Amino acid sequence: MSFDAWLTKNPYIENSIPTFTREEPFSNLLMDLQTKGWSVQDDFFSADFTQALMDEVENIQNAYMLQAGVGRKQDHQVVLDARRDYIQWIDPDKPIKKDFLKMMETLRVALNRRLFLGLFDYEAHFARYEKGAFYEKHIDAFKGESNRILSTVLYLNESWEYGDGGELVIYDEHNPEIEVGRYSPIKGRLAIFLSECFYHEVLVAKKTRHSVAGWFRVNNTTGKTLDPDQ
Ligand SMILES: O=C(O)CCC(=O)C(=O)O
Ligand SMILES: [Fe+2]
Repeated sequence: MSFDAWLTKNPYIENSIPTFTREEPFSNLLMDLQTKGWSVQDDFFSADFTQALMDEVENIQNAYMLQAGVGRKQDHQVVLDARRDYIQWIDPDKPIKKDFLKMMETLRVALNRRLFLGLFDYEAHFARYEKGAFYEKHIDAFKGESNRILSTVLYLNESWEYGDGGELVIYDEHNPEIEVGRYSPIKGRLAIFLSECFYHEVLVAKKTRHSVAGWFRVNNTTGKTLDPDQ
């Protein structure tokens, strides 16, 4: 199925908000992933769709979010020196969240067809960086230790000026001292990169910054041991 076909079909959109606008960002994304392992695309989703996600996250109070930690379930710690964002995992309990997960599911299938990545599922959370928050240089997955394959970050911020900080900085795959890209978290921008390969960081935000961070994963379930999620 071509991208156009699933774009026009949109069989399961609960909000009836058109989700994708054009094919170009998708082909660029594929090309980038094939050639360099990361990609940043603007207007990947329609403006209305992105706005609906923003409306959702903006209305969650900090008290209903988690202070994000470092590490997974067993060794989950809130390390405030490393990161200072609030998160809320996305469950399909509201139409816009359901639609987001379904669109990412569609993207998962398309990526598997085109790039043979064997992606099994997707997990994602809203993130809020209040003024002064950051996420120090890190990698989302260590080789062989995690099932996270492809990281995604969708930015939701309407007006983000130069000087507002909060940029995503991506470092070179082979030399993590070298910066290869720096991107403001502007509405509709989607960053995708191979989770095991790219160190990245979020510079100090000078005002509240919203995003949806997510991970396409492979299934590492063996025998009776269920792979832990989130
Ligand atoms: O928000 C971003 O730009 C990146 C967030 C991030 O690196 C993460 O949540 O692991
Ligand atoms: Fe990250």
